[in-house]
Amino acid sequence: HLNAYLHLSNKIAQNGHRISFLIPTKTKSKLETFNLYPDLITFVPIIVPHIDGLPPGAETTSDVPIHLQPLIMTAMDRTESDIELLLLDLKPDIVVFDFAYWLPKLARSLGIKSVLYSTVTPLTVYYFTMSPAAEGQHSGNKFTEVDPMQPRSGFPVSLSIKLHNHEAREFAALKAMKFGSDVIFYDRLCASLSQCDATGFRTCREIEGSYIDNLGSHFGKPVFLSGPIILNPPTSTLEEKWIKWLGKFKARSVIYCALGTLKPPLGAGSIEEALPEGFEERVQGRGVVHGGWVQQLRILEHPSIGCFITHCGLSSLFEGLMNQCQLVLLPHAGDQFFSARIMSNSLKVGVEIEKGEEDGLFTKESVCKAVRTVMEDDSEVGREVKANHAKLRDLLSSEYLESSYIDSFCQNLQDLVG
Ligand SMILES: C[C@@H]1O[C@H](OP(=O)(O)OP(=O)(O)OC[C@H]2O[C@@H](n3ccc(=O)[nH]c3=O)[C@H](O)[C@@H]2O)[C@H](O)[C@H](O)[C@H]1O
Repeated sequence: HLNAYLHLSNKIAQNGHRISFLIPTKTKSKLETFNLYPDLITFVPIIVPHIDGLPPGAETTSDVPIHLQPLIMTAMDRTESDIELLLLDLKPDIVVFDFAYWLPKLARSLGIKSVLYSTVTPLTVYYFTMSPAAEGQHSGNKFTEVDPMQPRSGFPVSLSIKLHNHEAREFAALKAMKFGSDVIFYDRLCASLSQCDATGFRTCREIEGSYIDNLGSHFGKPVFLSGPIILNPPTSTLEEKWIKWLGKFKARSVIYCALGTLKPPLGAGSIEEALPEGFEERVQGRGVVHGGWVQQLRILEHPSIGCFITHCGLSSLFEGLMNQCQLVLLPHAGDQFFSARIMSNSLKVGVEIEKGEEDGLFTKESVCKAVRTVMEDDSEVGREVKANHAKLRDLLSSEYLESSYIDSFCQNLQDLVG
């Protein structure tokens, strides 16, 4: 979220606006290099209070394993009074936020507009905020195990966007999960949505399709699209060790698999610990596992990379779309399921790894099948995916597309303030 918000801030600053970027104190140093307009974007440090159960000094979800994320939300909620003092001092025209569900009410009390800017596909927010009543549930506010993932009548989402049973179950559980301060995820998001003045999304009509035009009436709020906001590769060149390793392979022959900023597998101190016995020896010279941070933007643009297996985090997806490598999709959670469906079923620019309908498990055979489908020359689907991907890449990389979305996003913000 912080990455996506800083990318947005850079684009808004490019249009001449001044931004105060509220960020936890220690996390500030991790993002400073991505601040392209330090004269317009000011990092404002926020002290995140300690909550029992959190490791000392934990500030963001990247500091904790996934099961402690709700405590990070609780800590964020405890900054409300500090944020109020800051808003009184900074006097912004607009506050852009996402999980701080108390913020729109606070902003309104200070005469400030608020925009809920989502870093996930709008389809996720649509399904996430479908109330049990809207889903035709007769059991009050309880989300059934498998939400009927049919869109509400009159909402033109093609049925190609459908969750598998295990995904719908997980999605229903996530909606009902207490996600900080004893507030369930569903209520947190609905409160933000109902009280903000407008919504914003990091996407474009060319990816989402025509349903996006119906969202405003569904949410009862204006919907501003910022475009995908794809980063230009950083000035740093690819590390020597990766240049050397990738240089051994012929063009478009290497498969790069990365699952975002996810953590090591539960129960393992590192990814290396979780590898099968003798795995690294078996792949010696042909494959490598790296548990740290890599320069993903630089790796994706390397000529040896022929295939990108991604968990479908929106940033990684957009980065994959901007490069020549074929896309194999392995969504893990929440919004990633919807993004994977849009890419595989609607846009047909990638192939999903088949998983068990009920248990969601996948096998090395299903990974291999998806990779062969996109990589083998005689694969009809591979050729179709490659052609669709190339068309979308050309569209997304047009200077006009990006500037038209961000210009209208900034204009919408200005009109909101009046
Ligand atoms: C909203 C939330 O975004 C999350 O995104 P996450 O951070 O997992 O992945 P990306 O969006 O690909 O973002 C990851 C970003 O880190 C970069 N990167 C990652 C690993 C590495 O070694 N090197 C890198 O440069 C990568 O290039 C991308 O820009 C989840 O989807 C979650 O489901 C969603 O709700």
